[in-house]
Amino acid sequence: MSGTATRSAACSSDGSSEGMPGSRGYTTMKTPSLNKGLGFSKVERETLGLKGLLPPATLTLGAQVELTIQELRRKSSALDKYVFLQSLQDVHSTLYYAVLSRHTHECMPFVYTPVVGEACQKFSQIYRHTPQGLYLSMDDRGQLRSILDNWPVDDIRAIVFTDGERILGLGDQGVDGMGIPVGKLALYTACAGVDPSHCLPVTLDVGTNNQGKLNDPFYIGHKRRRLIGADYDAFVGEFIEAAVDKYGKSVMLQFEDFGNSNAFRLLHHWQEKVCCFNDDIQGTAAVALAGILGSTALTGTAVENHRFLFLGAGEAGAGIAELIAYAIHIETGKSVEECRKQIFMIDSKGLVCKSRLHELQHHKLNFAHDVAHMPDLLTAVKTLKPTVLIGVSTLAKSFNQPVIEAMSANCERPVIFALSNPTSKAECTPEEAYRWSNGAAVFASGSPFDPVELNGKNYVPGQGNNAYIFPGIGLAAVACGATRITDLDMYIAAKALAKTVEQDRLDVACVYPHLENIREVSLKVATAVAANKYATGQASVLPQPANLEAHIRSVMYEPGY
Ligand SMILES: NC(=O)C1=CN([C@@H]2O[C@H](COP(=O)(O)OP(=O)(O)OC[C@H]3O[C@@H](n4cnc5c(N)ncnc54)[C@H](OP(=O)(O)O)[C@@H]3O)[C@@H](O)[C@H]2O)C=CC1
Ligand SMILES: CC(=O)C(=O)O
Ligand SMILES: [Mg+2]
Repeated sequence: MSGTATRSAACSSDGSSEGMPGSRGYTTMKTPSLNKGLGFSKVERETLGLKGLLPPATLTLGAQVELTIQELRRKSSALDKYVFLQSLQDVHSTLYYAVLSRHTHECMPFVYTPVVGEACQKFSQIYRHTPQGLYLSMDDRGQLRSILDNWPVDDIRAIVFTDGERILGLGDQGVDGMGIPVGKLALYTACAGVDPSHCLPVTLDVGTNNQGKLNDPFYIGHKRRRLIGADYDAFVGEFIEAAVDKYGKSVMLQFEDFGNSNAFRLLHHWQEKVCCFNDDIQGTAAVALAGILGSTALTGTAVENHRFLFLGAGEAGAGIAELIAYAIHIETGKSVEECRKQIFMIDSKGLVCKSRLHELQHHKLNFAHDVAHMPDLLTAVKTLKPTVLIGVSTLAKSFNQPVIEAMSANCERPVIFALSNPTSKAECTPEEAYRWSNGAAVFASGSPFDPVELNGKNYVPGQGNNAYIFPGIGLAAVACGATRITDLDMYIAAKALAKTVEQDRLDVACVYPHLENIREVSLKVATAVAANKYATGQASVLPQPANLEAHIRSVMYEPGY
């Protein structure tokens, strides 16, 4: 992995692009990873044949970052800010990553949740006319391996791929879901320093069941209903095998925003065979567990002494619940089955319980306890008396005043995580959680919210989002050449993340670290996970570096000229 933006596998070392002799300077400026904008020095302008292609001024990268952030602030709509940043990535990627890395807290909402949700809904209208990743269509079955050769870089180490079926809490966006792998991989680089030239966003176009897209004359995907069954599995399998064949056994594949009727089956099938993980099931589990572990400093209650209630029993819900049960098992030595008994889940049909065994999807079965069925959240909060309430339901406003008040009656400091994305789907706002709990709630949300002042006290809602986890997992995988990603890695990542929460964050009831420190946080997560990869014989970069953290830091990409 390279250390600066000036190296790209797509381009030769003198700055000219492969296959385009005689157009050195112009081609350099037109190659996003080589372009420096006004940052080309006088010598470079002479030697690369850039004279005349630029006005005379030279500007440092820092000055260009400053101008860019000012221009971003002048854009009036959130979608315009998204388009502006994407356009920058298309033409001057070093500047794009420098802006994202230096202004992560400010820019993240415009490359990631919530605005990436709106961008996916309108992706066909704002299509960028430039390749941002690979679109692999079901019509291409049998040819996926050769299509990978069309991407200009061969040395790919991290892939985020989606089939667009469950984009955030917005449902099926078909091929317009491409905004998600593009956004997630931007955070690999901005939040963890994974070299962008080694990253590949992929969207599998297997059709869509979104009638709006099917009716839209400008929809850019295939207008047919979703592929299902054995044909679907074979298509996904062909892609994964093609990727491993081309990029090697340590290429890391991140499943993102698949529908839950496929996500669990695909993960179980592939996680023992290739280096992969499902971010919605596993990355989310790690970030939520980290928040619970971090909350102990505020509540005085250790994870094993909580009772948990989930609204939503899908990928995120089941993933978090299983990892919490595992954490309690490690802390107490009780069997995992026993530990699951203090975790309850509600789905669209009410409480998951034994009397519903016949109708439950497989991922809910472990939490179908022998309790009476309860149709609604408030009854469950009053009856089961949870001390932690986690929303992963996409049901906006479901944590209403009676629910938060009932949570407050159960314990002094209820932990309330409204994790559904984007903002419009959040189960409640931080202001509501703090107000209705008289300032006692320990709150986190999946999408960003502003700080709250209540009765003269400041509260900062943490962003309980897998963005605190997946960049560090990716960095670990790339730095040590991981051959597998396991549930144990997620537990280790959660523990590492929980340790990074600064005291000034806890002082304002926040259980996640400053986003401004995210690169250091990701480094800690990556170091812990990579150590586990070496300990379990699942690292292929050998021998193990004597100082793992220093090694990982040395391979982190720093946008610069
Ligand atoms: N903060 C973060 O880092 C992350 C947040 N998320 C967010 O979590 C949300 C859920 O994602 P995911 O778990 O993958 O989605 P799934 O589709 O897998 O699960 C959604 C769950 O919510 C349940 N649900 C839907 N409507 C209701 C309702 N009216 N009452 C009770 N339960 C309901 C569903 O019930 P049923 O099973 O009966 O259909 C299902 O169990 C999304 O908004 C997503 O953006 C996801 C990953 C990471
Ligand atoms: C954050 C994320 O992965 C999701 O909402 O799906
Ligand atoms: Mg997701």
